[in-house]
Amino acid sequence: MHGKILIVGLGLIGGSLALAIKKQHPEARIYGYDVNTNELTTAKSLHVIDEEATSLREGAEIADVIILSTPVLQMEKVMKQLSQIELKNDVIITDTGSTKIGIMKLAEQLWHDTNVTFIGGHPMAGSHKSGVESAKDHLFENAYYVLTPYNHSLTRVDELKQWLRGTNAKFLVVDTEEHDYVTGVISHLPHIIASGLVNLARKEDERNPLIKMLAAGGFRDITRIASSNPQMWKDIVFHNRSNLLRLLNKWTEEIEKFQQVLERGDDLAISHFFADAKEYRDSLPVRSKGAIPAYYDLYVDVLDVPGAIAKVTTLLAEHGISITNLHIMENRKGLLGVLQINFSKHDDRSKAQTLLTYHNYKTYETA
Ligand SMILES: NC(=O)C1=CN([C@@H]2O[C@H](COP(=O)(O)OP(=O)(O)OC[C@H]3O[C@@H](n4cnc5c(N)ncnc54)[C@H](O)[C@@H]3O)[C@@H](O)[C@H]2O)C=CC1
Ligand SMILES: O=C(O)C(=O)Cc1ccc(O)cc1
Repeated sequence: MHGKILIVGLGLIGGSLALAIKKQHPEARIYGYDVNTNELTTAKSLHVIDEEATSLREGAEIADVIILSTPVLQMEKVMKQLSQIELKNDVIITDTGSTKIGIMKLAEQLWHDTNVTFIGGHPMAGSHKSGVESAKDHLFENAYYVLTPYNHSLTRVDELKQWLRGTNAKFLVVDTEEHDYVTGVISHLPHIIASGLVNLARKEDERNPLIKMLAAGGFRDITRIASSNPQMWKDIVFHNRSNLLRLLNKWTEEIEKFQQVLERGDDLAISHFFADAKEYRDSLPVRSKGAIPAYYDLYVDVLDVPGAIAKVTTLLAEHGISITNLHIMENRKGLLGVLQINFSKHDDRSKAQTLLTYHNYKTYETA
């Protein structure tokens, strides 16, 4: 498709969308604007965008599609600025914000009864990393991509989907209220709980340095998302405050109920607590991405000798298998160490396991 796309906010999400659009529509021209000029220069030098816009106005005036991918409170500021700019007659504006009610209300106020089409969006995949250096064209592959159009913008939804086809995401039209409640349950509340757990460990650590030494394995797994961008999450919880207050009440009830059964020493109720959670968690789809995407781990025994880890990573690189992270779990001199390798795709982990087993490495899917 021919046209000019402006991405406002060239971080992880804006950069990944730019790459996915360019892959599918090489003839499109991608412009970027970011208040952080370093991010913009990096985006240009990494060929994530074709052109840098020196101001929002410069990029917005000529754009056929405008994609807003700043933190959500900044999004409102940018939308108000855009409403003061003369945009193209048939422009489509969309956003990538993790919350939808506030953004859609403002869009309605600014652009109802105008020629501007606003379609809310939320690609429900990402990472705890931020910034354009972490952008990937396949970030949203197989993930749900929620769209929240108004009735009057429904006619342009297909056009927007065509522009976003290179994401290979699964588009889903959802009501804004429902979106914010559901993402509150499965994404925003878990981020608060993960950060709460880490803050608890941090306080305990002041009294007991063993905490930090031993906080590995499961603790790292369930708190990965606490390493996300604090500014972005401040904005998200602020926007979804009323749902989160309701959900925090429910969470407190859940924990208090557990506290009571523990106080009573009710072993049957304690077993039920864990069994109910296991049953539901085991029933969740494993192959599709949700708001908190899966990372696939492979554990590999390596000898604790110089060059042993490089041998494994070189082997994977030679076979075009991408890894997202590495972690050495145990490192005792002269003994086997366990290397934890993180993959973003299930398929990459399977290929790595086959390859490494062929080369006589012992591998495990769980630690
Ligand atoms: N990180 C994630 O996993 C996901 C994030 N989102 C949403 O996407 C949006 C972007 O998130 P990320 O890309 O992760 O953030 P990021 O921090 O990587 O990038 C945001 C960019 O916006 C720029 N920016 C801030 N204020 C601006 C303004 N007024 N004008 C122009 N640029 C401005 C920043 O300089 C930064 O480069 C957020 O609204 C977030 O809620 C949605 C899905 C997943
Ligand atoms: O780090 C993770 O796994 C995330 O939780 C990514 C994420 C962040 C914000 C969203 O709105 C959707 C997905």
